[in-house]
Order: sequence, then C-alpha cells, then structure tokens
Amino acid sequence: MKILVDENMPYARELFSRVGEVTAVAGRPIPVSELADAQALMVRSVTKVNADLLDGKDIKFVGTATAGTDHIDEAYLERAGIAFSAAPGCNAIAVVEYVFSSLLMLAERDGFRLTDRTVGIVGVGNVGSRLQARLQAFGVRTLLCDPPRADRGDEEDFQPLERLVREADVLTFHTPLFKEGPYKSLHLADERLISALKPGAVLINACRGPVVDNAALLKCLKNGQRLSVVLDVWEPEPELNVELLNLVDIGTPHIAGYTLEGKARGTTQVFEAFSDFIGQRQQVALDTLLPAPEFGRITFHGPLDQATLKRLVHLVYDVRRDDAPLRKVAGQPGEFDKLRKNYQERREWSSLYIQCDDESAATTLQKLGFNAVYHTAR
Ligand SMILES: NC(=O)c1ccc[n+]([C@@H]2O[C@H](COP(=O)([O-])OP(=O)(O)OC[C@H]3O[C@@H](n4cnc5c(N)ncnc54)[C@H](O)[C@@H]3O)[C@@H](O)[C@H]2O)c1
Ligand SMILES: O=C(O)[C@H](O)[C@H](O)COP(=O)(O)O
Repeated sequence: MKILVDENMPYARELFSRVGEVTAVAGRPIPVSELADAQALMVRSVTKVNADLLDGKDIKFVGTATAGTDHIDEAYLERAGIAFSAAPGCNAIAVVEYVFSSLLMLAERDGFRLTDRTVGIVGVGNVGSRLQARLQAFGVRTLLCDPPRADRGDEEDFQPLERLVREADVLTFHTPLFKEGPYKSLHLADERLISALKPGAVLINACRGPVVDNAALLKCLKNGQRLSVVLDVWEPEPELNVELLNLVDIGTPHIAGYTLEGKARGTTQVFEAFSDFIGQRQQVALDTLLPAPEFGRITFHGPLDQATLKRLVHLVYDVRRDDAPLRKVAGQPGEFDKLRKNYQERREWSSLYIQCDDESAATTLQKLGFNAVYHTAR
C-alpha cells in the first residue's frame, strides 16, 4: 500500500513504513502525480483536501496531523467514502506556552503584573481550557467565551463575547475557523470589536488568520489605537500583509503549535488512527520517539514570582526567536514556508526537570506544566 506523507511530519516515515510503502512529498502544493497510485494521504494544514484534489483517485484514508480541520472538506470525504482522522489537541500545550511566552515578554517590557490583568479566552477547547488552567495556577483572572459549549450545557462560567471585550485586558482567540453557520468565526474580531477593546489591551490570535479581520486590525493600528498585538496566524497565509507585521508587537509564521512534542503527537495520533483503519492497531509511546532535550535539569532557589517564571519560560522557549526571523524575510516569496519547514527544535516546559527548595514554587511549577519537584538539601 502506498502512503503519501507530508515531508514536514516528523517521525512519519519511521512510523508509516511499519504498515506500507511511504513517499514523503511537499504539502503546498501536493504533487498530483504522486497521488495517482496512493491509497492513503497524510497532510498538514497547508494542503487543501477536497474534490479537486481527490476525485478519480484511489485514496481510502486521509489523515491530518493538525488540530484545525478547515483545510479539509469533510463533507466531501464522507460522500466519497474516504475515512478521515485529525489530531485533536496534539499541539495544545505548545500554543499555551506560546501565549505565556508572549504575555511574559509584554508584561516585562510594559511593566505590568499578569495577576493584575484579566485574560479573556475565546474558544475554550483543547487550547483554551489548558490556557485557563495554567493562568489560574499562576493567579491570573480569566473570562471564558465558548457559545457552542455553552449551548451544549457544559458546566463552565461562559460569558458573552461582548463582556470579554468590555472587561478583558488580554483577549486571546482559540476557535476553529468556521466560514459560516451558527458559530461563524470568520472575522469574529472585526473593526467594531477591535475598536471597542480597552485602551492598552493585548490582542492575540494563534488560531486561524481570518478569525481576526486583518484589514480592520491594520486600520485600527494605523489610526493610533493603543493596542498590543500578537499574531501567529495571518490573513492570508503565506502572503501576510507586511505593513501589518510592522505594526504588531509579536509576529510569527504560524508556529505556535510547533513543539517537537506537539508535532510528534500529531503524527502518532494519525498513525494510530490509520493502523486501526487497516485493522493493524498499533500504539506509540511518545517518549520512545523523542530525543533528550538540549538541557534538561536545573535547580531553582526560593519563591516563584513573575520575573523568575519569565526567566524559566524563556529558558525553554522565548517567542522572540520566531519574531525576528519573520521580520527579516516577510514579503519574499516562499520564505514564510521556509521558516516553518526549517524550524529550530523547540521543546515543551515538561522537558525541563526543576528541583526547587521552595515547596510552593514546586507546586505552582507543576501546575504550570514543568517537571518540578520539591527537594530540601537537609
Ligand atoms: N497556531 C497554531 O499553530 C495552532 C495550533 C493548534 C490549533 N490551532 C487552531 O486553533 C484552533 C483551536 O484549537 P483547539 O485545539 O483548542 O481546538 P478545539 O476544537 O479543541 O477547541 C475549539 C473551541 O472553540 C469553540 N468555538 C467554536 N466556535 C466558536 C465561536 N464562534 N466562538 C467561541 N468559541 C467557539 C469550540 O466549542 C471549542 O470548544 C484550531 O481549530 C486550529 O485552527 C492553531
Ligand atoms: O491546526 C493546527 O494543528 C496548527 O495550526 C498546526 O500547527 C499547523 O501546522 P502545519 O500543519 O501547517 O504544519
């Protein structure tokens, strides 16, 4: 069986070759000639999967190693009898750590305490709920908005979006991209919403570019609105608006989810689903795939505060390492994708073993996702 995999899926060749003959291909665009004799296709978010791509082909299974599925025409796959699996939640921790890295950087630069701020989270799924848990662990107040979950009767204190806009000092978007329907999220942050944000607020988009109307955002920033902006995703990609990039505080090339753990989880989740589909069920333990982190063990003395948390977080991942390279190459054809393809290894906070001599610091760091232990020298 021939299995086509996106060349930017770490561990895909290793895993899928256990069950078939693997060919790795570029994802944007996918070489159509390679599809002719393939039975399975594993993609990333850059490949549009629809009738135009697959009609008349022999593909029986499509997997996407991503949380978002807006690049997949799922209704078509169902009609065509093609099985499908995504990788929900695979990179949620990575996105949360991206948001923390950004907030800690802005807080240090602008001299505010996160615990004095309210963070509004729009979309409280795999990313949003983990973000809320970690913010709460650090004592930061959150407001949650998730109409689909509220309508399902989920027990959380969900608020209307208008309340978040009125009260939040930070508004961060973690919804899927829905172009239509009752929960349409296309341009959810439009000119009206952006201009109603509190003066000096922080706007973060790490879900899909078109959830924030980029033209409206540019207009508000050019009009001098006092707003800090963090954008990992753009409208459109990969041809982002360079004028907008020049006005945002942090701009990155759609890499919020790009930890090695997040990418590896994406591959293993679709591999497990595919092996199930072909009746050869296999499970993969992530730690058998991942290499040891570059540095893995430190000692931490005394209590934890915002400054020390920032130093710890940025020891593992400082978002500025992804902002500067984008500014250098933005506007040059192909460079956005190149930054994503040649992404420097990034690990999750859990890869750092921290020995603390303060019990409360150890407890908070554990809740934040670090591999922390309390250990006295006695
Ligand atoms: N930048 C990146 O690298 C990156 C990484 C992972 C995910 N993403 C994007 O972020 C999105 C969220 O990721 P996730 O893993 O949390 O997905 P998820 O499906 O687990 O959660 C999405 C949540 O949004 C809610 N929602 C849907 N429509 C909404 C609306 N109109 N208003 C408010 N809430 C709404 C859903 O009910 C759900 O709880 C993904 O769909 C994907 O597009 C981006
Ligand atoms: O939806 C997702 O999982 C993320 O946006 C993911 O990080 C996109 O990465 P890509 O598939 O484009 O490599």
